[in-house]
Amino acid sequence: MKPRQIKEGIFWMGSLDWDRRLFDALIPLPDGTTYNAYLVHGQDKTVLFDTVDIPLVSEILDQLQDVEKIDYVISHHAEPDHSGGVPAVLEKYPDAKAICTEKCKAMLMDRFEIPEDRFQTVADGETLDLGGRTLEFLHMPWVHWPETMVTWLKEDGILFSCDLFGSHIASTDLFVRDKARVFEAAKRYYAEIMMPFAKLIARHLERLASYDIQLIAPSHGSLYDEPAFILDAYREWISGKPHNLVVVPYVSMHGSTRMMVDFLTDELVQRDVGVMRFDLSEVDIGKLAMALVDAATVVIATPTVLTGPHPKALYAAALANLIRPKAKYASIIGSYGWGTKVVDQVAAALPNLKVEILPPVLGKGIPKKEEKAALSDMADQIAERHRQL
Ligand SMILES: Cc1cc2nc3c(=O)[nH]c(=O)nc-3n(C[C@H](O)[C@H](O)[C@H](O)COP(=O)(O)O)c2cc1C
Repeated sequence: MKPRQIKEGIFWMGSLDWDRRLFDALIPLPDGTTYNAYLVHGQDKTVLFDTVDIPLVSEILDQLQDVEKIDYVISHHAEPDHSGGVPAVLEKYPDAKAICTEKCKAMLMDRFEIPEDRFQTVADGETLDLGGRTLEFLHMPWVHWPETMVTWLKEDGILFSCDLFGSHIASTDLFVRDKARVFEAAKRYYAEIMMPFAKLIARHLERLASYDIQLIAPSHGSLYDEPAFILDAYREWISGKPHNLVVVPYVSMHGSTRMMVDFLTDELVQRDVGVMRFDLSEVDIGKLAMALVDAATVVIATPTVLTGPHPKALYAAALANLIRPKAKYASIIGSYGWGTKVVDQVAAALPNLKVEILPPVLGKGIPKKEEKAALSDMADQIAERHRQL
């Protein structure tokens, strides 16, 4: 794709990766993704913000064909989906410097063996005059690695936000137009990438509140020319109270655990509690992660396999533990045959969750009177707690 003008002297570059279906060998990409780079001309200096992923570097080199001089390539984040083209850009422009944080420099040297003299590191709050355009570098660790920064372009009111506010979506909309679609993609991105660092991001958002942002230009997905759309969404995802919602990741080999899930679902619905269920045998983990942004309670449902939980249930527990949702309550239900250590093993997989564990319900074979009574009791307890949210 050819460069696209955002405004006088400022261009989108980068790649649309329409067919990519997996990120980090883990995260499903139902809508592909983009790697956004940006070219900004000042009267004196020209800068390139970030590049593209390694397999697509030739695209950005094509886009730079007619650009005679680049003074700086700004590397907000060392992850190769943005920094993949930095070595090639430095090679094409032998006088250019890579601007980044100290930590990012070390990571880029480790990953790409870029010589140290090609770097110019910047402190938090440091500025760079391009001639009529001023950049301010804002260190924002953990959005999404410890070395990450964003850049504020003062005169134009543009925040180059790197992964912050990103969305994995390959779209020809330069600016967000289909808000419903972008909301879903940005929430999925938040859930998978940003939620583990929600508390730190809340502080970054406070800092950004003093900037009069006109446009947010992230490294993935369309640009936000109505920044309030994504800023408000982030505030809600981070600080909004948990919803009256139970997320039930479940797996069942022969149907017994599933019968428990069905029964519990009914009991919760009768008490006006929302339920989202995810069959872990064929789950889109992005959808599960999105549900975890909002849920007040997580109930993991698993049969016993070789004394412990089914490996897919353990995987869901590990995932929930990694992304640190704001859920306040959790429990475990499931069926077994003769003996089980499911509860201890699932609970041990959730150390990051600051949750009250409600009494688990395990039963032999299909759920009978006793297990059904216990599941009704669980629904009572959840409904009561959700009323206090
Ligand atoms: C591979 C395999 C291993 C199992 N290991 C255990 C076990 O260690 N302890 C136990 O109590 N039941 C064990 N079971 C029995 C199941 O937990 C039991 O049949 C349960 O009701 C299955 O639930 P489901 O119908 O939801 O799949 C095992 C079953 C299978 C297929």
